[in-house]
Amino acid sequence: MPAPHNAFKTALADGQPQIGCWVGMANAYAAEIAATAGFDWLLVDGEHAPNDLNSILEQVRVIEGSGSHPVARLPIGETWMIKQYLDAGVQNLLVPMVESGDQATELVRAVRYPPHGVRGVGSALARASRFAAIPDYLTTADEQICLLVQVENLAGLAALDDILETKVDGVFIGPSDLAADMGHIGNADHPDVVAAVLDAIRRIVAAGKAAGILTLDPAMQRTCLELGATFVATNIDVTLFAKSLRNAAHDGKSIKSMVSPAY
Ligand SMILES: O=C(O)C(=O)C[C@H](O)[C@@H](O)CO
Repeated sequence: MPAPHNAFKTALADGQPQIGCWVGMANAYAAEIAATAGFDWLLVDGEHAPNDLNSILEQVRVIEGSGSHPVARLPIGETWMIKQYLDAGVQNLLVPMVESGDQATELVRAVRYPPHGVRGVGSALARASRFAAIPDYLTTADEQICLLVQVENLAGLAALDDILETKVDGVFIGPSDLAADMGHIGNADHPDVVAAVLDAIRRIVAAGKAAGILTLDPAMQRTCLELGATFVATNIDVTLFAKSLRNAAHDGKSIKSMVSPAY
């Protein structure tokens, strides 16, 4: 019995667009609610949300049981951390702040067992192998891991061709951090940032890799999909929740202001 089939990786390899959502509530109950929404993938954010490996794992578990594919973002691309995420059963990794071909190559080695990589062997006690219930996990796991790296600053853009020559499965362009590094912090819509993002998307697609982005702008979402991006996140749970509550509070207070007090 081989390692669990990674349908998300297959969809990206087949060029099937996948619409996703950022999940940053750092809570399995909230992740389970997100998993009922119908997104193709859900990004459990270990970089900017208050998550640790245990909370990431709990959210991945509840998402796995839904029609959405879980993708976990690490705080940073460290080999030891990647080993823990993979042993916990995470199959889709997003690694932030990748700035060179060498860094990408090391990340590829981190998600593969020897002789093709350096992933430590701990499948005997790993959820990934279903606690050794999958007898040939060690020889089938590599193929089912999807490694997505983030290019989100000028150094990463300069090294994009080198990164695309490695065996990463896809490259995600981070507009917020790229805007900041380009001198337009908080303004991912700046024309220079948009141009750099779209050029990178074109280059990623031309290299035969999956291209991804998070953008809340429907026009940008459409443009990226038209350019061939295949993992496009269109919203953020925290943003949706916060805005909904603020609107509800405003609406409630508006009603209050229209009512003369009875006492
Ligand atoms: O740089 C970006 O944009 C991303 O990597 C996404 C952000 O980290 C996400 O938190 C939304 O701002």
